Amino acid sequence: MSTETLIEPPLQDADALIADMGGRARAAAKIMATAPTAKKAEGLRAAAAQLRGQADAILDANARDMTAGEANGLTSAMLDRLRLDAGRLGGIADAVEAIAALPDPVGAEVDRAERPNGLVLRRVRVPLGVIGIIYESRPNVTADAAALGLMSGNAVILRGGSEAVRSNRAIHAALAAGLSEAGLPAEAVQLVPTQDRAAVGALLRAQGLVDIIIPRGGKGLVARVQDEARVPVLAHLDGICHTYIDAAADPDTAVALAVNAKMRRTGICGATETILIDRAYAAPRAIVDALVAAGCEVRGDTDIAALSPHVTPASATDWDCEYLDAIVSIAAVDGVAGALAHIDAHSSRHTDAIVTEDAAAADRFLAEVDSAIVMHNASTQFADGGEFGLGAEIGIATGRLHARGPVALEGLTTYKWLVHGTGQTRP
Ligand SMILES: NC(=O)C1=CN([C@@H]2O[C@H](COP(=O)(O)OP(=O)(O)OC[C@H]3O[C@@H](n4cnc5c(N)ncnc54)[C@H](OP(=O)(O)O)[C@@H]3O)[C@@H](O)[C@H]2O)C=CC1
Ligand SMILES: N[C@@H](CCC(=O)OP(=O)(O)O)C(=O)O
Repeated sequence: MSTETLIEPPLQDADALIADMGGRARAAAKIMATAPTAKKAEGLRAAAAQLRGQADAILDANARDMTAGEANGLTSAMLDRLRLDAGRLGGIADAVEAIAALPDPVGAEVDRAERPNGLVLRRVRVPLGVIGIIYESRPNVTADAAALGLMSGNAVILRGGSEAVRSNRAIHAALAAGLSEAGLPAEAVQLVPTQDRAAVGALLRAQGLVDIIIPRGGKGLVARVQDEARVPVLAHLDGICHTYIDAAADPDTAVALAVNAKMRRTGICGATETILIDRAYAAPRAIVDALVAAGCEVRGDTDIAALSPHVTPASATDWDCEYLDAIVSIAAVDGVAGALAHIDAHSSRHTDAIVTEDAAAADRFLAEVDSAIVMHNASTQFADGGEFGLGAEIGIATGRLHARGPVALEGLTTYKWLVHGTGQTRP
């Protein structure tokens, strides 16, 4: 199969490229920050119409990405994330319109207080400014991230995965055309014009030009961000998620949640990768059997391997592995304390869950697990902005600061204090 070569301008100076983009984004961010809600919504609706109007060009670009991806041996899961068709593209345009209809967080009052001297203090939401987003090869993220960023009054600089480069360029062209048509600056949504990873490094270093970076990806990206970031980071990183089956778990619930948390969609960051089973739980074999019957490869410690000939021995690296596939590691632990110790050592702080009918065990787990999302008797696959009622998500924040868990419009804002006086002077 022949694949076309991707033509890119040679990257001479990554820092100069990002400085230029950042300067233009900052100017656009000033306009977006005070754009009325109706204007931003008009821009997004125009962008959605452009996505529909330019469907042929976008689908053609995506077909070229798919051809290259197949030739390069992408897995079926990656190809599925990359692939667009008329229905999926329609869904992307629908999502942009849905974001346009969400309540505008900008200007919303977070709280208000009146001091004894009569000063009125208000905290109101304001945009973050210029947001750089580095994300995987999934073209819908280009539109979702842009729409969320713009509706919350920001400018965005997008750097998508290389396998989706043609699709992203076509989608970006439609979004920019929509903004211009509505009289908003097209520079408020920019796509890094090169896949050279030097530009990622420059984005991570762009202090003063970029206000925050959202890296959305796995281990390679994590390492680079940890080494190089000088700009504040809202990390949306890997999901090594756990489901702990407590001694007091209802057996039917335990089987249903273990299978759903692992197998509903194995490739998403909220999929459970490790199941922990209390040594005092009565029916561990049923969990293993249900996973095997669902087509899952089970890797277990010695206790779990003794339960079934279908279990292969887990190695030390399994407990830190994000399979994103139909593979699970299972360990036996001693009660909630054992689960907490394992999670503390191996969780990526994305989402962890306990299955139990014991309220005290659940309370302890919810209080002591330090992850962005902690669940009781629910599947970790619910880690999703849509499922949380936020309308959409830019992803799941896995760090500890600013925003945790699903990030949508509110998570893309900060606040400022507005102080209203009547001439008070400080004694
Ligand atoms: N928490 C969340 O919300 C989400 C997390 N994820 C996580 O993402 C991962 C799956 O996506 P995957 O495609 O593997 O992600 P990758 O981490 O491979 O790629 C994501 C982006 O990061 C870039 N990148 C990766 N490594 C480097 C590097 N060393 N230097 C510069 N840029 C880099 C990629 O660029 P390039 O194209 O050049 O490879 C791509 O744009 C999983 O770990 C999953 O959990 C996914 C979605 C949401
Ligand atoms: N939160 C989203 C999944 C986000 C995600 O993991 O994306 P990806 O890894 O690109 O498939 C969901 O639950 O559908």
